[in-house]
Amino acid sequence: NPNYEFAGERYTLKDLRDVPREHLRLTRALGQGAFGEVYEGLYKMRPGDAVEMPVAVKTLPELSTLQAENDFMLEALIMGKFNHPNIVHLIGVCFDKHPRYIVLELLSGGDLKTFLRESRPRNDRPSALNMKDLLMCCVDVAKGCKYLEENRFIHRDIAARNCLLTAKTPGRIVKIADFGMAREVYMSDYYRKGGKAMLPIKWMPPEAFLDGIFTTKTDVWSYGVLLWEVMSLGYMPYTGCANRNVMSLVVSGGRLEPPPNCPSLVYAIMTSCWHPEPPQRPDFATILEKLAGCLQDPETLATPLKPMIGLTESD
Ligand SMILES: CN1CCN(c2ccc(C(=O)Nc3n[nH]c4c3C=[N+](C(=O)[C@H](O)c3ccccc3)C4)cc2)CC1
Repeated sequence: NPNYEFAGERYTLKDLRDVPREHLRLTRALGQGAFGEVYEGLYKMRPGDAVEMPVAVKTLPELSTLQAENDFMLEALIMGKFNHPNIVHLIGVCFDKHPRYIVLELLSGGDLKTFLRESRPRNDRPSALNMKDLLMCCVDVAKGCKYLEENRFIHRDIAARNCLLTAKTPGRIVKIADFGMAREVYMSDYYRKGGKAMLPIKWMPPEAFLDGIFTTKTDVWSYGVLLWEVMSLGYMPYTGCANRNVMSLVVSGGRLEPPPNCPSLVYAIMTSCWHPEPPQRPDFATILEKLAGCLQDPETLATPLKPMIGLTESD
């Protein structure tokens, strides 16, 4: 079975807490994960307990390939090693028989991209969010990324779709919650799924999609695109542009335009993340310092949110 190294130590499945299946109750489907359904559930921590802890349960369909089994276990191993408030917490696994479960912290607010799209100002309702709310979301993700950077872990798929919120209401915390692409790199290459179709091209820097070079500066570039996603309230980057056109645009120096009303201080962070030379891109500690600067700038905070006009809903 797979083993894996994190922060200089090697881990195998025996290091993960085993959750007895009979202490778990799946209550409702939350959405379709990369493998199978993700459910909300209740977990009785100690048999005698009256209270049950709400959890999220990722399931692996019974009819899965050996590779999918491996991927699933690897994802659990990866998540099991992290311990940070902005990274979804692994509670344990049920791997004794099918269907296999990964039991995770429940985040009830759904994913960041959906949240942003739902929060766009409508004429009947000025936006429920202000600039501070958006910047706080960006700070949360940057803190999670800084932890990964400190542990020399490359995520490879930082994007709003892969982040979850504890709640939609103020006081919400954003967490990095999907490690599917990071898992890829632990798969043996010849199983790598197909060609470019599987790669999040619009979130990748040139050295990644041209030469397959992934470093922590890859995640910095992707984080810059996540900043753009947040400030545009959940639009698809390079709206309407096909992946191959994005690749040639970016290689020739083209970049995303600032979203409407995006404060210049915030756009400056994005463009610094998109420097053509990876070493010239900031690290996440620097990004957090710059975000703190934005949060202390009255002009930035006072910027009203305005949706992009003229784009269809699908963008
Ligand atoms: C009106 N709205 C409708 C949507 N709704 C939701 C929609 C989805 C969720 C949800 O999936 N929550 C999760 N908590 N923990 C994990 C989750 C997913 N996980 C996974 O690992 C998933 O693979 C994953 C990872 C990243 C992003 C999405 C899915 C771990 C919660 C509320 C709130 C109310």
